[in-house]
Amino acid sequence: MSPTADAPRQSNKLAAYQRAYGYFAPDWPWIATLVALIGVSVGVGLLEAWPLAILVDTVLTHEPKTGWLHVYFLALLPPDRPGQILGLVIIGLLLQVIGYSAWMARMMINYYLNYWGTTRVRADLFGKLQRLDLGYHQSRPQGDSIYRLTTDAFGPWGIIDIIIGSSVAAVTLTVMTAILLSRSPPLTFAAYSVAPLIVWSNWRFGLKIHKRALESKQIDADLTAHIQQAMARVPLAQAFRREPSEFERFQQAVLRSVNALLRLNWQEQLYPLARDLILSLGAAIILGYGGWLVYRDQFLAPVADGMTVGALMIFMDYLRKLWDPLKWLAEFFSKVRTFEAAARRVFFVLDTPESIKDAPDARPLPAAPRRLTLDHLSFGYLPGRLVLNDLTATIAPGEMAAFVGPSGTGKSSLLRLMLRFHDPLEGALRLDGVDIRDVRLADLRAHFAFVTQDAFMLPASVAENIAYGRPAASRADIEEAAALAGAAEFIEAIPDAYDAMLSEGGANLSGGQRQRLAIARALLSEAPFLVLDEPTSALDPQNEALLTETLHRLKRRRTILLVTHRLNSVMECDRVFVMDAGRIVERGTHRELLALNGVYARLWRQEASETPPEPARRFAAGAPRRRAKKRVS
Ligand SMILES: Nc1ncnc2c1ncn2[C@@H]1O[C@H](COP(=O)(O)OP(=O)(O)OP(=O)(O)O)[C@@H](O)[C@H]1O
Repeated sequence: MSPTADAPRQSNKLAAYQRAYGYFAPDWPWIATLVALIGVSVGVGLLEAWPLAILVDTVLTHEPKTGWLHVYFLALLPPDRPGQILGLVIIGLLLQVIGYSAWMARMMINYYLNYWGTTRVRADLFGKLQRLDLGYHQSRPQGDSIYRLTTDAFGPWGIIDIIIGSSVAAVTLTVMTAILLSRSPPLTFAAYSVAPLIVWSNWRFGLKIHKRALESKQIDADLTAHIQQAMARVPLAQAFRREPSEFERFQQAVLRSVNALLRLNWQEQLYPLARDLILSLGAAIILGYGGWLVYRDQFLAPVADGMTVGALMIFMDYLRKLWDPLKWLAEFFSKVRTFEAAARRVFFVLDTPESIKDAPDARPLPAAPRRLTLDHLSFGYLPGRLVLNDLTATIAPGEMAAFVGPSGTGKSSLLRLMLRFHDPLEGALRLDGVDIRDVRLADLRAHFAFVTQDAFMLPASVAENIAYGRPAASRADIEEAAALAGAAEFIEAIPDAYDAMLSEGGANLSGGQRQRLAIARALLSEAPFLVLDEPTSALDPQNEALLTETLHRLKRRRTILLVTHRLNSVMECDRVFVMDAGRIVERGTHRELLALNGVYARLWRQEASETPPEPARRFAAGAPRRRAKKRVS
């Protein structure tokens, strides 16, 4: 997903900023405290230079100054000079302590606001990503979502932080400017003589940095996705000796990221360089001009209210402090744009319409055995290419039905429609006559226990993996489900048995073991429909027979929907639907279909001829032997 592709749903700037603030609004008392503390910091900053200036201009001189701040400070001090010196030292120290304390408190509140607000952003984003349909997730790399969750989620706080910082900078700048003007208007105007240059550099670099930041963000997201995919296919690369080309692709992805970062860093370095050069020029002007004013008013042609050394000290200190707010304001656009871009990537996902969700008047439908109907069902992933074409079928509660047929004919897609991972283009799927789109999504999905082809495993214990769909299940129920799925024997043989930890994706199990755990997980669930997509593809003949036997035992207690290439596991099914090119071309029992002598009979003969001889028949007498592995399409 490129950032430009995110553009169509972007709203205006103000709305984006308001939305960003919404995540931090619950913590408004902390925001108010933060602003108050910033006020304290600014005040302390303004007063910091005064003890020294008063020491020079009022205490250590025969002609004390009479300005209101001088008078105010002196009122706090004892009348004798040593006492005044000590008093000024203590005031200076106190100002430092207050300044540092306020700074520390500000930082902690800043972290607090950032982390909690960003947690809210992430919670929203994660929830949304969980609700978005398979179509969304399949249309972009996983790394993209990971990047939005881990990095872009900080965008909203970035915006608020920059706005608070820049507002404070604006206030500070105003107060300082007023004080500087009261000291010496010509010197203050000299300070601002470089302002047009600052505005220009801000405009020039702000745009460039924004562009480069977007580019780099996207390339980084691509890199994350690339690494994730490359790690997933390490065994494939090793098996086909493609490590060098994988490495080459990785290097190219890293190179793209490095180049994009360097382009960004170059602009980021050029910008402060230009800005500091401009401000240094301003400082040089002020230093020369201010020095000359002191020389003129104190030595060349002394005047009572002229520039003093103490005033120049304050001027120089303020001038140094003036740079910071100027920098904040100068960087405002470039920084806020970067955070805005990140926040918009988050908002883009949050605004993505959920195509699969509860209808406004969705009705509850408690999980119970129900009649499943395919009512002239058509579906396709791409426009103009139907994967399922006008399917019509009815499966009664407690029946065991199978969908068989060549690879790529849409069997798995049909199962995905039952759980509403996608919605049909035409026709409907019905439970007891109710269109499943009119049923609450959670209720609908509670009807189905799904065993997918990839038998997904969590990095958790064996027992937790089996109980994923029913976390409160007792150990006895878990063990019973494992026994029914033919998994008990291998589980008990591994150290720690049901408490053994599985590695990521169940990599420390064989494919068949993973499949049996996935079946146990489905069996443990109380869903009235058991939906199995190629459940025996990784099982040995013994476990295949065991599973088939288990399914037959569950018949009548649950409705079983089976997608398989193994025709010997559908022999006892009440109904077998034979699919070809997205259509149901034959239907009936195993015997009826053999008698038809059509597609099913051909597949049956083909399976029998491909099966290597084995000494004994397994579960079903007369069944052809299984093939060693699932057909490769
Ligand atoms: N996410 C997707 N986007 C686009 N096309 C898809 C997608 N998933 C599947 N298809 C296509 O839909 C068709 C049916 O796929 P499906 O997985 O449903 O077939 P199947 O009969 O279950 O195959 P198999 O027996 O090999 O598992 C195939 O042509 C496949 O390429």
